[in-house]
Amino acid sequence: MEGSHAESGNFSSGTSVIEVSELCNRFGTHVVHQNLGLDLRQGEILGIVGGSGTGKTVLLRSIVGLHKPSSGQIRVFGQDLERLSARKRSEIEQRFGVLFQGGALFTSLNLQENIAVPLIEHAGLSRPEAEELGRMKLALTGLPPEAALKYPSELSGGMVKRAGLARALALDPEILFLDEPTAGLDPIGAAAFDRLIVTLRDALGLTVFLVTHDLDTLYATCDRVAVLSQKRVLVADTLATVADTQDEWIQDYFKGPRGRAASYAHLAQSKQRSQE
Ligand SMILES: Nc1ncnc2c1ncn2[C@@H]1O[C@H](COP(=O)(O)OP(=O)(O)OP(=O)(O)O)[C@@H](O)[C@H]1O
Repeated sequence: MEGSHAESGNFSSGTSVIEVSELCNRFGTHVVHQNLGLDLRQGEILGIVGGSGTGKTVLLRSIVGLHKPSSGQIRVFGQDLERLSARKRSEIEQRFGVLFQGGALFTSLNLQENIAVPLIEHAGLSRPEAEELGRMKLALTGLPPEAALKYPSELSGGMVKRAGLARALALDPEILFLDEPTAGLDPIGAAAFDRLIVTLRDALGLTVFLVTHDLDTLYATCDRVAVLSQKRVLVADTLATVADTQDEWIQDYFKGPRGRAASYAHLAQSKQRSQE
């Protein structure tokens, strides 16, 4: 199989910025994670895949501090989140940018106001400064200047995603968490968004934790892929290695019709790039 984006030369330095070990999450008697281990390496784009309900979003929420795990350890930038004071934890969480499914924008605020909110709250900027910076973040995600004064209801799905991304980038995060960023986008919009993620990672030196079902996104963006199955991370490696792992879900996912189509499309694009 043709290699992933990793083999184009954009790979991480190897230092772990997040280390999850023996993570357990249960809701009543429903065990979602049991002794889950995973690391996120500086500079990489790590894709998180798995069947519906395997706990991808719960894992993301556990790391960013929106869900308290039942047990286990999460170290971020070498620090155990559980042992930190609320103030230190909040400092670390400000080094995260999160794009939730649906964009999670305030519907009553226009885009520049939406992005100004975290800048006023956490960076202490005045409203005009925050809105000015908001317009710059919107431009960074490829939105035209006139989008700044639009309300979320006036935007296409792709523009909402870009605006959500601009807000996630408001505080210049080091780690970007994306929960199904291309869900609901048409294939052209999704491909453009994939390119944007890679461009931003390269330009801003971000590390990206990317939950997705989208095989094309995996091929276009990810250095490594982690598969959630059987309540844990079954394998976390390059796409080529993961796709060859002997596991029923993995084989259905990567070698089924959609997986093969994504792989062939990636192969064709790689060939075209090498001829240019
Ligand atoms: N607050 C909660 N209370 C009870 N159960 C929950 C809660 N949050 C998540 N769950 C359950 O945990 C499991 C994992 O949910 P999660 O949303 O992380 O799955 P996922 O892998 O992201 O799924 P999908 O791919 O469908 O988005 C699901 O069975 C879900 O119902």
